[in-house]
Amino acid sequence: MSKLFRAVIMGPPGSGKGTISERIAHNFGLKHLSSGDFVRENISAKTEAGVLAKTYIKKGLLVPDHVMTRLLLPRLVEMTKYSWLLDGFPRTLAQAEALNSACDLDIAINLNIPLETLKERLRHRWIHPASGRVYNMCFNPPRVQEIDDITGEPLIQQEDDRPEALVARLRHYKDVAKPVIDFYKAKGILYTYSDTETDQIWPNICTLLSTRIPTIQSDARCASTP
Ligand SMILES: Nc1ccn([C@H]2C[C@H](O)[C@@H](COP(=O)(O)OP(=O)(O)OP(=O)(O)O)O2)c(=O)n1
Ligand SMILES: Nc1nc2c(ncn2[C@@H]2O[C@H](COP(=O)(O)OP(=O)(O)O)[C@@H](O)[C@H]2O)c(=O)[nH]1
Repeated sequence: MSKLFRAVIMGPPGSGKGTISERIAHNFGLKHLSSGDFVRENISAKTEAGVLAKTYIKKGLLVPDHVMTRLLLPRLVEMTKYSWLLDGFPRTLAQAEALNSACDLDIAINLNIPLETLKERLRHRWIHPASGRVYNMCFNPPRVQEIDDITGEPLIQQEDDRPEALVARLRHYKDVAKPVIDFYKAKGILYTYSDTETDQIWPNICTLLSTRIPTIQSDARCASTP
């Protein structure tokens, strides 16, 4: 069996974690594990961790480390046979340390996108709340305006994607992410990408992964479209 591959993807809200994760999952056959989706599933299923998580998210707060870790690490245990990419976790140093004691990561992708670009993207971000599917009215619009392509259900815009909310979210992100970035830098597995366009970043990530995941043929994979 080929070696399993484990990666995390980090970046501020709107940096393209979800978009790039989907492309990586599609092109390299990794499982895309979205911590936000896990949180939402636990909230819907009313698990103990989900009920607790909801009390924080309702107030616009991050879920405390011990709750996030309790929610997430068991899911990784279920994934021992698969290669995966974790999106949205770790957000704090404590989460990075918990993850580090559970498994060895191959790479940490860090997206570094200018504030103005983030604001602009999130202004146009529309979400299908039930599935977490993400659209952008300029970059990847739905076929019918404000309607999910797959289910035909309405799309929504999130309160905290408003530009006023973003500045506070971003400040908070920078504070908590810095030690995580330093942690992965010290381990020698950090890969930072800075640009205003996902389509510019994507070929570089694709090239990196092509050298690190040799079992899958690369060929035409690094084109911009998934
Ligand atoms: N490590 C994590 C991951 C998630 N959450 C919580 C807070 C988020 O509000 C919610 C949903 O997570 P998402 O990653 O889907 O959502 P965001 O909107 O925060 O992230 P982004 O805008 O970066 O996609 O789960 C958390 O507290 N800690
Ligand atoms: N204009 C533009 N929008 C993008 C680009 N990349 C991603 N998006 C959109 O920007 C928003 C944020 O991307 P998303 O992947 O949700 O970022 P995340 O918050 O880091 O997971 C979404 O609406 C995406 O469709 C890009 O290169 N240009």
